[in-house]
Amino acid sequence: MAPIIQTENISHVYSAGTPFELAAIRNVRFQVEQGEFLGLMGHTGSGKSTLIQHLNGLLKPTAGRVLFQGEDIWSSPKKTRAVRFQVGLVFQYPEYQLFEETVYKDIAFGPKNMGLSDGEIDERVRWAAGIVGLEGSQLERSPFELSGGQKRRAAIAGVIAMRPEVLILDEPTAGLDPRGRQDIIGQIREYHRERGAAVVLVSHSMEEIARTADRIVVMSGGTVAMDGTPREIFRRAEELHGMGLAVPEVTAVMLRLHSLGLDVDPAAYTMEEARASILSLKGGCARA
Ligand SMILES: Nc1ncnc2c1ncn2[C@@H]1O[C@H](COP(=O)(O)OP(=O)(O)OP(=O)(O)O)[C@@H](O)[C@H]1O
Repeated sequence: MAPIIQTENISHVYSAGTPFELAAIRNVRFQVEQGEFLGLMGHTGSGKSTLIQHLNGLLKPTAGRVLFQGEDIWSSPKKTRAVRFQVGLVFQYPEYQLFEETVYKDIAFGPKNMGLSDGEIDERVRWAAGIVGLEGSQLERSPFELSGGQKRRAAIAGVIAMRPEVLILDEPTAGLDPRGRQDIIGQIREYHRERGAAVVLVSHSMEEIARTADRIVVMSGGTVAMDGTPREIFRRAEELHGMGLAVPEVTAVMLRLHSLGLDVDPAAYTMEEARASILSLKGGCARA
């Protein structure tokens, strides 16, 4: 199947021609497959936010092309506008962008811009609120009366109410407690499952990525440094370390056991895999 989004050697230079000129991404070839859950990682300043803003036409590449369903997203204003609805982007700390009087109106903002009927808008607002776990009574409140985690969820609902075919989230769990993080990841997974939509999750947490992603892209210095399945990526622990990234805790333990001479799988990254690998050791035994 052809990728839903593809970048052809894109580069982006900020403040070109000024003393502040900075090449944030260089010759990036990147694709998002139909319906996949992709984890995007990289140290601070590696170019993740710059890259994802190209995927829905918020930034225009200074070189190269971005294709959505095989067509250049900048081929016409109509195409660029359509892509902004088909590729939903949730920024870092999206709650700072809530501005309407009620949560309902905030979630309805995107569907309204799409020109949908009032009935369709209402159905989508209630559906999206349900996915992120907001109750009906909260829809009529001011967004400013919600807790931090609820505001974050309202902001995510505003993007998923547009039912994008690709949902991109820039560190959606930053600053939340473990329970809040787990809730949001669960809700994103539900959207992914229910709509069959592709998800691009930018995260600094290897644990989060290991639990969710089908594929991982690692950025470093404005280019794609690695692209593979979680297993392929976590096998390259030393290189990750060199880029300031860690492997998931489970993998770290398995690597340590492996270095001590135990014949375990050093790239195991889920508890199930680790358990199976340890139990397969000669003489291994399980507690009941
Ligand atoms: N609007 C801008 N103007 C000028 N430089 C920018 C702008 N946005 C980002 N940069 C620079 O581009 C580089 C890449 O930044 P970017 O935000 O894409 O990285 P990132 O991987 O998303 O980082 P983080 O994990 O901290 O969000 C950095 O050096 C950053 O300072």
